[in-house]
Amino acid sequence: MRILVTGGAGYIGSHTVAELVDHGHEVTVIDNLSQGHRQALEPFPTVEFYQLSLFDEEALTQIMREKGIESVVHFAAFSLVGQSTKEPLLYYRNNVSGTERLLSAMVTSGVKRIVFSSTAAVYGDPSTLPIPEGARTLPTNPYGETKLAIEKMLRWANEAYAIKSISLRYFNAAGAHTKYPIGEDHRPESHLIPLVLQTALGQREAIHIYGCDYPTPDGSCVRDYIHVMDLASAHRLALEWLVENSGSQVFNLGNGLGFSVREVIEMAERVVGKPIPIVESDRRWGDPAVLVASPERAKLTLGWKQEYPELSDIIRSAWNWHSQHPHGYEQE
Ligand SMILES: NC(=O)c1ccc[n+]([C@@H]2O[C@H](COP(=O)([O-])OP(=O)(O)OC[C@H]3O[C@@H](n4cnc5c(N)ncnc54)[C@H](O)[C@@H]3O)[C@@H](O)[C@H]2O)c1
Ligand SMILES: O=c1ccn([C@@H]2O[C@H](COP(=O)(O)OP(=O)(O)O[C@H]3O[C@H](CO)[C@@H](O)[C@H](O)[C@H]3O)[C@@H](O)[C@H]2O)c(=O)[nH]1
Repeated sequence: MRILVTGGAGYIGSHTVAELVDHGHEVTVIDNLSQGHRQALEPFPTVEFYQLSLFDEEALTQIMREKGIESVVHFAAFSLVGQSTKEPLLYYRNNVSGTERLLSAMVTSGVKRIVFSSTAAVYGDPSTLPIPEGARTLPTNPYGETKLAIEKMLRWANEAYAIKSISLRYFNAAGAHTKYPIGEDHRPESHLIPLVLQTALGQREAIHIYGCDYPTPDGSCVRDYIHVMDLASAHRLALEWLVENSGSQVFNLGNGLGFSVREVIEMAERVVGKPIPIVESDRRWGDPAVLVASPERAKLTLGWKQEYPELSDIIRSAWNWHSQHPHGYEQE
């Protein structure tokens, strides 16, 4: 299949590019490198890269036509929850308006399939656990609102233009590739596992535990960590499913298992073989106590199966990346 990946130089995007290339697909990437890294695509010489924004609708249309693009995988977005509460319009512009441009280019060039990066943040404080796709969606921050707005835009694009879509609601993406030298390098980094491992490397004095008084067994927040390579395989399966099926679908992607912040730190200590200093801090605004997915729909419908469900394997793969690339992509 000829596939356009937006945001393919980013963390989850580059791992998905690896999965698609390994399965014989022809991949074109557009990324404005506002966050991503050109080096993340170096292991994939067959991939064509364009440094381009979602807002360049004309260039997008031209690429889709010239390359004969059949499907789009759409990662390009801003995704810092905290920043989104301070600069909501920036998030509406980049995420919602940017997606409108992408969809308009698809309409003009006749591309009929899209897989979209949604998020567990669309649920807000969950009404049931584990969370099924049919649960109430009530985001607690502008980031989640923009992703929910895009899911709705995709439903209408299906009705009006017969653009078929799958929105994948990821829980906590983590880990790094086990074959290619690619991994997580967000700047600034806000995610728990890379911050814990940077602390283990001595780059940070301590890892702050945001909130120790949550109604959870050890008082810290519980999350569902999913290996980035398992996310990547779900995208490939979603693309394949859309060839045979129609409509606008939504799937959770998580392991269905929760780990507390303290449990993640303890597991990281075991993986790296040394203690990691902690500081007990105040809650981070907007964090729900527990987020755990019910991933059954993706398993039953797409035939998705995780290859790396164990937290120890997820953290070990991340540790391999961080210890071998202590400055991320910067040194390469
Ligand atoms: N990391 C997670 O745990 C997580 C969880 C749920 C959902 N998501 C979603 O998954 C997607 C990928 O996340 P990630 O962690 O890989 O983020 P990332 O920042 O590493 O990747 C996003 C990429 O999009 C590019 N980009 C942003 N705006 C663009 C624009 N206007 N035009 C072109 N390129 C643009 C960035 O340069 C970056 O390379 C995002 O949409 C994010 O919201 C991530
Ligand atoms: O230094 C830190 C960083 C994080 N945490 C906690 O660790 C947990 C995980 O945090 P983080 O890695 O920042 O992920 P989330 O805030 O859970 O958000 C991720 O997962 C969401 C879906 O679950 C996605 O919507 C987001 O895009 C993605 O960043 C949370 O309870 C945080 O409070 C700490 O205690 N200390």
